[in-house]
Amino acid sequence: MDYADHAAHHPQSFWTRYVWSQDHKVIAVQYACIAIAVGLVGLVLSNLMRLQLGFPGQFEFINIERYYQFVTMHGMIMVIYLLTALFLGGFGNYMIPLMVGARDMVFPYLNMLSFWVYLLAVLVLVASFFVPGGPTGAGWTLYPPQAILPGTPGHDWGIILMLVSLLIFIVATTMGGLNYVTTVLQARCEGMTLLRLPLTVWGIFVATILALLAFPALFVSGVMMLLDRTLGTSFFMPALVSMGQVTNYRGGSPLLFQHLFWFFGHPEVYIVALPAFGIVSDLISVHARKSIFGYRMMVWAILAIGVLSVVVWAHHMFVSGMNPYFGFFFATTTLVIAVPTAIKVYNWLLTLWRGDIHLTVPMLFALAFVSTFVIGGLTGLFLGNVSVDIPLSGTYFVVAHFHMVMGVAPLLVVFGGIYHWFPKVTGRMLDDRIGKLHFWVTFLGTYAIYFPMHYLGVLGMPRRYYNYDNYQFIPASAHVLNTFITVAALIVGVTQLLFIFNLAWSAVRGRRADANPWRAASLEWQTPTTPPGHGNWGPQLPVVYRWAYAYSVPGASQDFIAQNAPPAAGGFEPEPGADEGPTQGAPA
Ligand code: HEM
Ligand code: HEM
Ligand SMILES: [Cu+2]
Repeated sequence: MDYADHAAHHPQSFWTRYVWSQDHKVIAVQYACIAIAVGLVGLVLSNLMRLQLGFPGQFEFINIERYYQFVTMHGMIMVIYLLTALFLGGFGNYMIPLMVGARDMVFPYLNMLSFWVYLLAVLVLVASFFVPGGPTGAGWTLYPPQAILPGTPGHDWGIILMLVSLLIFIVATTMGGLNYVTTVLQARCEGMTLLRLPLTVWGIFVATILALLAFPALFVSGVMMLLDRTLGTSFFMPALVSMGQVTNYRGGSPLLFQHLFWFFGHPEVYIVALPAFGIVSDLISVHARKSIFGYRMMVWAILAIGVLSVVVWAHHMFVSGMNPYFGFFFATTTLVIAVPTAIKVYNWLLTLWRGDIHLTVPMLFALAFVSTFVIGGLTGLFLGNVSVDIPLSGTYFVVAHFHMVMGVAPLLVVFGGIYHWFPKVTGRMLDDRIGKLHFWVTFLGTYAIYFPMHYLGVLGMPRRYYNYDNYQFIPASAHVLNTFITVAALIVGVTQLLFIFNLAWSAVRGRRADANPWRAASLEWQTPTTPPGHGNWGPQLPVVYRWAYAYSVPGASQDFIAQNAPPAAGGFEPEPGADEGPTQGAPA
């Protein structure tokens, strides 16, 4: 399709341009705004839980039922509706066409539908706060039989809306995902080989494939649980007595649900982590003015992690009474993932090594990611060993592990990515001083919140408890720590409002940005206008001559060479097998 066709393919009134838009950039911003809005709900819920844990009983409206509803909604919102939607629908939508040199996604109409269906999923989810009985309190893992039995908060309407919302979300993700995969495979501009794609695209690409493979497991288990709940089938329900009543269920398997859930749930954590890996690689390379160390190894590591992540799910079920040989198998596969993951960490460090490190706000967030991710990954290694996991499972050690590695770390990348690409999206810079304040409070606050949680976990403090008074094995010092954690969490929570303010204020009043303020080499910064217009590239699609990491090339006139600069500028990717030193590049 040529440029004229593209610009003319649908009329450009206010409504079609900003609301029913088929432009990937507008859809990305729509996705991001909704994800951030619902993420704020998740944040408020977390602070409410912390209020109860830090000051037990002092806030009467946080009763036991509500506490469980908060835990559940917080977990689900953060994992699915914030992080998954933001990385794929937000970053994926914005970056893929610009980074691969395409005018738009391959199926723009489907892309638009994906956003509106996602919005519907969010509305159904939020609606569950307002139905009789409130949202479900089953925990984000939604384990049956308790998820649908009386006694669990929200067992009447809440669980139904939760399942329906998840099903709708999966439809939206599938529509988006087909687009992202097809666009990466089919719409790359001339010269953009797969091994010239920025790692951001690789991360999002593999994460999307994982999503397309893993979400169906959640979809079918959601449908089956919905049938169990509404029609009285017994897919997951054994014969049991509930509240003194013999139920009509018989013969179903709760363990089957656990397998299906984690067959989705574990890849899900990498659906969030892989885009973060990709983005952070690019941030580090740009802000350290160095080519990424071991590009090919990084791509292989992303692929290897993607493949391995579908054969480790039962490490979440070590305490479910499985055959010890299975435990052995899943412990082994789980620990093997540490190898490609560690390769990535080493390569980030080697990229930084002797780089010209600019401590810009995006770079600070990227470095913070490496730090929190390493800490969270290390505790994962403990949990991956069956014999260590059994006493720690179900304690705050696990809560600390997954908040470090999946809560905080990817969120830091989200922040870094937004500070980095905001000028591309809006043509204005985010305020630097607010950014630094936001960074330091969030980063240090993270450690203040989660470090003590590891210790509480080792003490044996169980997760998903409303109250820890009157347990003899929990010493008084734990209560002091809980109060401390709560205060830190409140401070971090409030600080996020600074970030929201920065987004809103800078979008209107921020300093005007150059077209390429970070002097980055990748294609998204080389558009003829900033922010890019409809169709991205003007009349002529770009032609790519080199990889996205031509920084500090000796003899070059600038310290970066854009991917689409004419071949005479040099800075080509290293030959396969060549030593990928920092200054490698073919002679001009
Ligand atoms: C080498 C790396 C890792 C290992 C060995 C590992 C291992 C484990 C194990 C064994 C558990 C189960 C603990 C239990 O419930 O008893 C667990 C929980 C969890 N992990 Fe990891 N993990 C690793 C990395 C990650 C990463 C990168 C993420 C996300 C980005 C992640 C997210 C989670 C989540 C969300 C849970 C808890 C889910 C829940 O029960 O609510 N983990 N991890
Ligand atoms: C300031 C930030 C945050 C705070 C203070 C916080 C706090 C909490 C608390 C207190 C719990 C419940 C512990 C329990 O009773 O078992 C929890 C659970 C959880 N959080 Fe967070 N959280 C934060 C951010 C995040 C983020 C960004 C994620 C994204 C992945 C996340 C994912 C989860 C999950 C999956 C659960 C488990 C829910 C369940 O057990 O069903 N949290 N969080
Ligand atoms: Cu896992």
